[in-house]
Amino acid sequence: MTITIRNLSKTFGDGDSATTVLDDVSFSVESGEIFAVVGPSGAGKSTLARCINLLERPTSGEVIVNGDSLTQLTSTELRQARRRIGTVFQSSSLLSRRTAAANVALPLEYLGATKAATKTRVGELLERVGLGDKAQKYPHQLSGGQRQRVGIARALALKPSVLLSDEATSGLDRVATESYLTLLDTLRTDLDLAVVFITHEMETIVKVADRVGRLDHGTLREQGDIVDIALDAQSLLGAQLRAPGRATAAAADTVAVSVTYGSPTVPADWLSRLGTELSVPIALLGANIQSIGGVAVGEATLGVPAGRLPEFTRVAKTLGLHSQSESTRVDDDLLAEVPA
Ligand SMILES: Nc1ncnc2c1ncn2[C@@H]1O[C@H](COP(=O)(O)OP(=O)(O)OP(=O)(O)O)[C@@H](O)[C@H]1O
Repeated sequence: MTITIRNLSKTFGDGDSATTVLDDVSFSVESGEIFAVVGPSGAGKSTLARCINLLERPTSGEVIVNGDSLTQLTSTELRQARRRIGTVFQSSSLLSRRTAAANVALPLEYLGATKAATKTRVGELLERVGLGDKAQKYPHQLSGGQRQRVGIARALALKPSVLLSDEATSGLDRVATESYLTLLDTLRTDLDLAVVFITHEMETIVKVADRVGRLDHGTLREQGDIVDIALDAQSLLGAQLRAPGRATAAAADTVAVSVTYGSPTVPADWLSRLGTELSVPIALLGANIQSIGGVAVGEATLGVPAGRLPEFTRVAKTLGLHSQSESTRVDDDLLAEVPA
């Protein structure tokens, strides 16, 4: 276990003006693993990030890295211990008057590393993030994606065991986001990093996260393996991960039915199998099928002839699909009443 957040709470102010922004948040991230914390604006993500890297003192609870509780340390000890957590901030916050190399060198300079050692290490780090040729460029001469890569190099300068990515892809375009995520994925394996990936962008977590937690008004409401959550028809976070968009309307004599992948073994040709087995035309009204952790997950909205709904539900279940019509709930509970 590399980082454990245990019963972490944060309240700003006191008395009548007290606001609890984080309430009893707990999770752990192993080395080599990416844990995503996702939540809407105001959920407490920035506060959580600042409590994890101890820029902010939690009101209660612990941040434990490699078995040591950082929240128990004195300010002097904390300065040392903070090195174990590298942070990539939103839009990187590089110093504009320093070159890429000088920005990456900053933590090493604070540490009192020699000039020669700093130069070697900075060279290695910029190579590692694919910016070996940009060492002498200033932030304004780099793209947003390149600045974030400099941010990663700087976060890794002191060889942390935990990397905290705080809304690091906000404001990046699709290509830059993709390359940031690919780099993160490579680095966590190569450097055996425990990664805490904080974001409001659902589409980024499906690409890199192993496990995910949903932060809602300061509380971590659900957390677990991303594939398990994406396959869970009852999970709110699962529904957000599968988000199919707005479906087209069902024809007059059909019922709109939402089907959700509920098993890792749903066959790719399930739609044609359903049509063949029931000998009825099934309309596809909307769908989002994607690969999460190598498993096909998703939701689709289908138009099913009204009288065939119970049969449809039974066959869908044999294929690993949960189904639910717009007006009636026809998943597992009701299925018990459908004759096989
Ligand atoms: N220093 C503070 N004093 C009082 N309240 C605060 C303080 N910092 C944050 N908050 C409140 O805590 C809540 C969560 O804020 P936070 O910035 O952590 O959320 P967030 O999920 O990161 O949102 P966003 O994505 O919009 O930044 C907000 O209601 C905010 O007003």
